[in-house]
Amino acid sequence: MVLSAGKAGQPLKRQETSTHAQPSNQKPGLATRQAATRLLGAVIDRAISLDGLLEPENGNATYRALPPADQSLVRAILLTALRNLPVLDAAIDAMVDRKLPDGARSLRHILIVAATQILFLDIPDRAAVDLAVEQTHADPRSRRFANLANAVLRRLSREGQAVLEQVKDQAAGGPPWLVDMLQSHYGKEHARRILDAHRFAPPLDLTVKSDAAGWAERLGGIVVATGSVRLPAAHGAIPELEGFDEGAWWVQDAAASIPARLFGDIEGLAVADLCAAPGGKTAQLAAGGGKVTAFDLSANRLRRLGENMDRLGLKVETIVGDFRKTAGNRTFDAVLLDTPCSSTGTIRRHPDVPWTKSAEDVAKLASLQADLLDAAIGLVKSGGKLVFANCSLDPSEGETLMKACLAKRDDVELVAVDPTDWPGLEEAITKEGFFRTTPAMMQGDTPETSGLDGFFAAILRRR
Ligand SMILES: C[S@@+](CC[C@H](N)C(=O)[O-])C[C@H]1O[C@@H](n2cnc3c(N)ncnc32)[C@H](O)[C@@H]1O
Repeated sequence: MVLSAGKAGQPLKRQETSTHAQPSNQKPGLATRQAATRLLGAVIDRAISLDGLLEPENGNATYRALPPADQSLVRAILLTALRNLPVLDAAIDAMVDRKLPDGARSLRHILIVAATQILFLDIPDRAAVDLAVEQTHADPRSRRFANLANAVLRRLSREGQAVLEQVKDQAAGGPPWLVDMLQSHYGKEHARRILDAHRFAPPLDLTVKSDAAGWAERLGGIVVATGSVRLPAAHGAIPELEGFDEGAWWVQDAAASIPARLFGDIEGLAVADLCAAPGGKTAQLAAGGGKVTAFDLSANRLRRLGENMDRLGLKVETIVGDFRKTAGNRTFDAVLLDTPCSSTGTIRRHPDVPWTKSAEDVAKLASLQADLLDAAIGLVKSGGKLVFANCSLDPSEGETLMKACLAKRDDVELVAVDPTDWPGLEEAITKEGFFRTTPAMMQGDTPETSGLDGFFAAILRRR
């Protein structure tokens, strides 16, 4: 099986070369579509995270039972479907005279999986239609809609490009909690560009230990404004790229590389990375010469951090547990607090987030972050710096929270980020001196080489 550029500009295309054994009484490819449909329903209707469902060891059993090539197809269908859900829903609605009945959730998921293949993936339409109809027959909740499914999908196959044109205004959409938040904080136009960026797989960004220009040339990439090396979204397997084995670089979105850089020179300083795993920022801090202590609640994630540091040849101290308890009375010259968050800045790579998170989740996370920030300030030496960061686009996890902290505490002051230190990223520095990136910034020639994750970061100095 091969995945490459697809129908409607999406970077996924499958040539049907896989010959995996199927039960003799089942159409080839049916189990794959059934798994994709089931997992799509789990994300949309039950808010279950896609990463969890696709997890190799503990993920969904139906998915794990598939051969690797079919797992890749399920993953491609789901990522593409979730990135384009507003358009797919609108395209399906445009094919029916009356709205699909509310009780037909299962049918809708079957139609979305098929429409994804027809409109965005290079899979023969006929196979997509036949398998979807077969699925409706096999599913007691959808069986009575088999003729409807057949008619809708055949028409979509005939009129696909015209339908896409007709519903293209829906492309920059999403669930109301997300769209409302983006529009009210960023304004309609910037929100539309963020939502539009969410439709595309992000490029692969690498943070290099040194010689970014040399590595960009060797790997066929470019150096972007953060100093990261950027490769297009369609790249080879990461461990096979030159420099991986020797630990010359690590994968890290350009925006995620900003917080650790905000400390400036940390050579020889005592540095705490309080929410460290899997360690992208820990690696930057250690490579910059800091004496780093990496804290993390999760022993598993901290183990991964250890493996990452081993590959990169970097040494850090690791401490498992809640840093609010494990740090004791220690203090540090530099403290990085990269908090757990709603991850709304990473929707390009986690397109399930709009459907698995809610405004209530954001509020709970913002409250946890405020608590973590209060505790983290206590670990900074007088005159030392704290960088607070996370990958949320929601101001309640960033700007609002930081302003409330500054208003409440007189033992810290804001160190405003200086836009002249960040050529090419001036638009990401707010009037207050916070860093605020969104996927609509740092535009390149194509969507697949553009954007960066949504991140908030601010620097505080302890008085
Ligand atoms: C956003 S991730 C950190 C990503 C990491 N900084 C990086 O760049 O690779 C948040 C991490 O915080 C950890 N965490 C959450 N609450 C924590 C706490 N109270 N103490 C220590 N770690 C915590 C989670 O286990 C998770 O690994």
